[in-house]
Amino acid sequence: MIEGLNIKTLDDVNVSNKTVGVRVDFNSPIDPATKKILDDTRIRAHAETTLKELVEKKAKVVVISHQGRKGDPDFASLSEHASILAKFLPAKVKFVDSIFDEKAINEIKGLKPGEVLVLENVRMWDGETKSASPEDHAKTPLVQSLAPLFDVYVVDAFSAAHRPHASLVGFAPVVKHFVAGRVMERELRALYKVRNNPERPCIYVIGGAKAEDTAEIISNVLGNNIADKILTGGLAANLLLHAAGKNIGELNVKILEEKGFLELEPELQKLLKQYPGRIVLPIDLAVESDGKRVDVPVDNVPNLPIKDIGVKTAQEYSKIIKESRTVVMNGPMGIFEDEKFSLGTKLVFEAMAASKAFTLIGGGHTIASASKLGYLDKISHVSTGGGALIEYLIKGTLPVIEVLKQYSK
Ligand SMILES: Nc1ncnc2c1ncn2[C@@H]1O[C@H](COP(=O)(O)OP(=O)(O)OP(=O)(O)O)[C@@H](O)[C@H]1O
Ligand SMILES: O=C(O)[C@H](O)COP(=O)(O)O
Repeated sequence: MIEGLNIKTLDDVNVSNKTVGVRVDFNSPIDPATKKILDDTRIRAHAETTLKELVEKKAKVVVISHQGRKGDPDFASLSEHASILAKFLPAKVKFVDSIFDEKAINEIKGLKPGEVLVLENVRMWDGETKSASPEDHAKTPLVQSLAPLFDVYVVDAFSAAHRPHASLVGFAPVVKHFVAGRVMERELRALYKVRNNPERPCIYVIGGAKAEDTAEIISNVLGNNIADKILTGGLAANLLLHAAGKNIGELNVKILEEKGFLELEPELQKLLKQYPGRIVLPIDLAVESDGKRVDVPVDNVPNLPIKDIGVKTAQEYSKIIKESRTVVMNGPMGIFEDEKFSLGTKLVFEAMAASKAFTLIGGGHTIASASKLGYLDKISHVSTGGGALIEYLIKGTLPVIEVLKQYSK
């Protein structure tokens, strides 16, 4: 049981010799040219925890996941995922190229205790991606065909928990046991603490390239008094600086305009006024000039691309982070992929590693930057969530969490 949320976990059910449906999130980056999986972190995360435990407890395990969306270049079969999974599990792993037809049903019925069957990408069935209530999804052919075969349904896909899709919520009303898996459990324990009862000072660090969520994050996190301060980098910082009336150079304004971020400025101006001193903006920035890094004060930014927070800013952020007790970070401080502009992100990670704080990071690029700069194993909790994590930080819950709370049994 996850305290506070009253959600049942694998500790609350007997899975031995039982047929267990497990909704994981194997959705991974895929090379558009070769169609090969580029990073197997998510597959490994489920394999080494929930799936390994189910195999060891001699469950008959049926794995359900999506990969991409129809029409997108990363929409693909799960056959390669199944082969990768087999490398991480001490079990026979089979794959079937269907989801709930007779072939899939026969494969499920033929499973022996300790064996694993991966079903085809559940989004190959069009009904999967509709957002609906558990009760409505329970009437779909997916749930009607598979639910009678499952003794237990485990939801482990935290990183897809912002999607109230059929395979995520539809089994809840109709199976005997509906519980959270170990990946979901670990995420919920870490996030619940950070969102509801963080040790203070609690600092949020936001950066990266997706400034569309910036206003909503700031207004929720400061409005609900979750964070004491928000440190900013990446495009979010450029946008806030421009909203605050700073001249960041025409070229940088154009980037914000092209992404549609300038529309957020009135809201950001309101927030800057409402929370003085709590939204921390860079005092200097790094621009690229003739292929070199040049640090400039925010009052004197030339018309050159901003690619990182400046060193003085990074030092100031480090000081604040080292004195904090909780740090949540989403989005690198600069274009870390280029070594010259990875310094801001590196100094932030260094301070997180040196602090006594509980540190949490999430987002594909944020994790990639921590890994590239050598700090991944120094972070207290690395979330598997991208969109799900951001929505959780904003709202404090997710559709699938609500269904788990309601139907945990
Ligand atoms: N000043 C900047 N200008 C342009 N791009 C930037 C800047 N600072 C950081 N970035 C880019 O932001 C990207 C990461 O941001 P993003 O918001 O996608 O992070 P994330 O949430 O961790 O990733 P994901 O979307 O994969 O979950 C990096 O590729 C980095 O180069
Ligand atoms: O990677 C993710 O964020 C999840 O797997 C959800 O995928 P989606 O955004 O395609 O629904």
